[in-house]
Amino acid sequence: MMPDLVTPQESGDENRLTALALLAQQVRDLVDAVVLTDVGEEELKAVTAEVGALTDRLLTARRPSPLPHEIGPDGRFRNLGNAVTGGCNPHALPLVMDRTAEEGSRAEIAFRPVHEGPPASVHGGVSAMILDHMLGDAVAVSGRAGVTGTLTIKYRRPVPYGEPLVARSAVSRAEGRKTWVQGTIASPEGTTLVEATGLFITPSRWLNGDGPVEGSVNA
Ligand SMILES: CCCCCCCC/C=C\CCCCCCCC(=O)SCCNC(=O)CCNC(=O)[C@H](O)C(C)(C)COP(=O)(O)OP(=O)(O)OC[C@H]1O[C@@H](n2cnc3c(N)ncnc32)[C@H](O)[C@@H]1OP(=O)(O)O
Repeated sequence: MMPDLVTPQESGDENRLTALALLAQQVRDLVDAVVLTDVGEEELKAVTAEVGALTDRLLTARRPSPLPHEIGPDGRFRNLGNAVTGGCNPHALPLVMDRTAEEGSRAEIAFRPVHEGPPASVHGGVSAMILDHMLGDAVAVSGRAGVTGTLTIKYRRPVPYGEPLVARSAVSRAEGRKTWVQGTIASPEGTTLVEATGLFITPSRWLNGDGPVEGSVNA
């Protein structure tokens, strides 16, 4: 059911990708600093000008789209541009997945102040995004492929940032093009903070190899 993980368009030189991942991490630090800074107006204006100049430098050579789904040099699937797991995407935490065919997917998470929604806790949409990805990953690990059809989230406790948490997901049932999957975000001691259930569907357009990105396992 899962399309072959053929590289449609390679990310390019590995040393350059390492440098890009370091830049992405630096930008995450910059974003955190923006959220927490308390410097004065003149300093804010000066920093804004410097950051604008850096943006211009990066855009002197621009890709048409983020880094692709591909098989890395270690033989493993990767998507360095992904919004949740992409090491080269500053928006990503990034989430690092630990996968087994038997137990599904697991990831250790540390949210940051940049993810704040209600005071001192993580935005519910951010938790939902993480769980959407966790559920989709478990679908892929089970050897199937799909996009989110429905995602139901139950927020049981506020999710803190700045503390280690654990996300898990596993397939509960599969039938035809449909895969039902569930997941949680919990404290390391096992207290469930957020629960998710989802229905993932293999798009009919993927069945004849006509996916949005040839060879990808997800949209
Ligand atoms: C150790 C092994 C290691 C393995 C390596 C692992 C690698 C891991 C890699 C990567 C993990 C990545 C994880 C990513 C996670 C992120 C996921 C997202 O965020 S996905 C973006 C958001 N979702 C969309 O954008 C969908 C948009 N919607 C669509 O594309 C279509 O509507 C779609 C595909 C959902 C359905 O379209 P149709 O044409 O294919 O299917 P039709 O024929 O309409 O429906 C088929 C059946 O499904 C039901 N259905 C359709 N849509 C439904 C819906 N939204 N909810 C419920 N049921 C729905 C229908 O009622 C029908 O059911 P009846 O067969 O009659 O029983």
